[in-house]
Amino acid sequence: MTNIKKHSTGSKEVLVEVDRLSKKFCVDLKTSLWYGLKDLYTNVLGNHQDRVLRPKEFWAVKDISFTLRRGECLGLIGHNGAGKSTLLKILNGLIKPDAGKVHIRGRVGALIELGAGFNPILSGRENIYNNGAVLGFSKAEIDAKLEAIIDFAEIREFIDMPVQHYSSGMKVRLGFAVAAQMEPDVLIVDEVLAVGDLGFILKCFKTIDTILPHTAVVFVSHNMPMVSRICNQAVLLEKGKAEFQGNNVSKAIDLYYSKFDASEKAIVFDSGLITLDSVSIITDKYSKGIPVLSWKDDLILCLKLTNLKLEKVPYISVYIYDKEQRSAGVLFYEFTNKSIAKGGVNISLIHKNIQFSKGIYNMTIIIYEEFEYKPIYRVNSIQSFQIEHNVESWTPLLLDSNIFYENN
Ligand SMILES: Nc1ncnc2c1ncn2[C@@H]1O[C@H](COP(=O)(O)OP(=O)(O)OP(=O)(O)O)[C@@H](O)[C@H]1O
Repeated sequence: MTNIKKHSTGSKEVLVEVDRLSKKFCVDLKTSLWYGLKDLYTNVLGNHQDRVLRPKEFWAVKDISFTLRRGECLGLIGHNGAGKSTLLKILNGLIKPDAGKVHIRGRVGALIELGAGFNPILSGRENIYNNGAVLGFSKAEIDAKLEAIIDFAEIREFIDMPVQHYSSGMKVRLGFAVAAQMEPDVLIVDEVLAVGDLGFILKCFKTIDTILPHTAVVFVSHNMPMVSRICNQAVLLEKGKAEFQGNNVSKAIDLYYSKFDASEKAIVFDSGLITLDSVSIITDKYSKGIPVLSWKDDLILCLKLTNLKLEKVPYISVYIYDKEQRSAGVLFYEFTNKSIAKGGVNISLIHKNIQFSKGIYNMTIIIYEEFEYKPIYRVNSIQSFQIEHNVESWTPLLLDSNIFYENN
């Protein structure tokens, strides 16, 4: 790995080059140590068989290549164990790849593991000096940055306390403050950022926005809105391999979401006063059993309620969630005729011109005896539906905008 001092040859210089990077691990420690010894011996003899998997080995990262320029932010996404942190650790020089090359130009600021890079028995202040020195700053340069780092981390009262006594959030605050305030050319940020509170996360995004024009950022997260917010390219990792990579971040996010199934129906509360017999969405199009609507279609939800043992007609709320389990909307229904036929009732809830963005949504239905009070029945993920649109978007709504005023 090359790590040279900051130089600028224009705003779009390549700062990170990763070429067919691979890293294998072994599932058990004893075998791993044995292979390590064997590898030492064969390496001395100059005989490399790095790309071959031996029993109990697996590829944590396999043939990953990308190029990142100044001003670009790459999002690394994928489910737990996909290889994201391993890739970051290789980029940061913490572990050696088994195959492939990493070429990094400039100063690297990294926030990889909670507390990584900090000496736990030294104070926050001493660690700032240590980290600054590792990044190649002189004492005078660190002196000049110290106040900004402490202010950014908002841990002034605790700056002389040993880092081992910091809370998780305080460690992340200090780690990000050092990584971001030391003018890195390449900033590597792992999921640990999420440990910070919302105020700090918002501050980090503002900082990333500010330094991004001069920096190449590699960002790992499970939080897709965050990825979408700052990344202009993405790699979706699956068992160490790039399943998707490119500038279409929304597409990468869509593929990531498609790996999770939030559609498992669960009755979480049933008082026995009502039975929700059937739920359906009116459409003539289905994909893998899920009703499909086009953007701006009418959403027509039909419910059949039976076994009514209530004095009055209940209230019904239908909560619609996106793949991120963010609430995308609520449909309310209140019967106008309060007297109910004991046998049952069919109702249709209609939402016209649905403007949800492309993706899969699911519904949770709660039936109340009184308005949003005394729930008598609740079923989660009772009905999924898919919205079709040619625009990839991670936001729940894709609003139609009509031109109100046009000035030529
Ligand atoms: N030092 C190690 N020795 C053996 N296996 C390891 C080691 N480090 C990581 N692994 C394995 O490599 C695979 C990739 O792990 P990695 O931490 O890179 O995943 P990740 O995508 O960052 O996951 P998460 O989203 O949970 O943080 C996992 O199967 C993990 O168990």
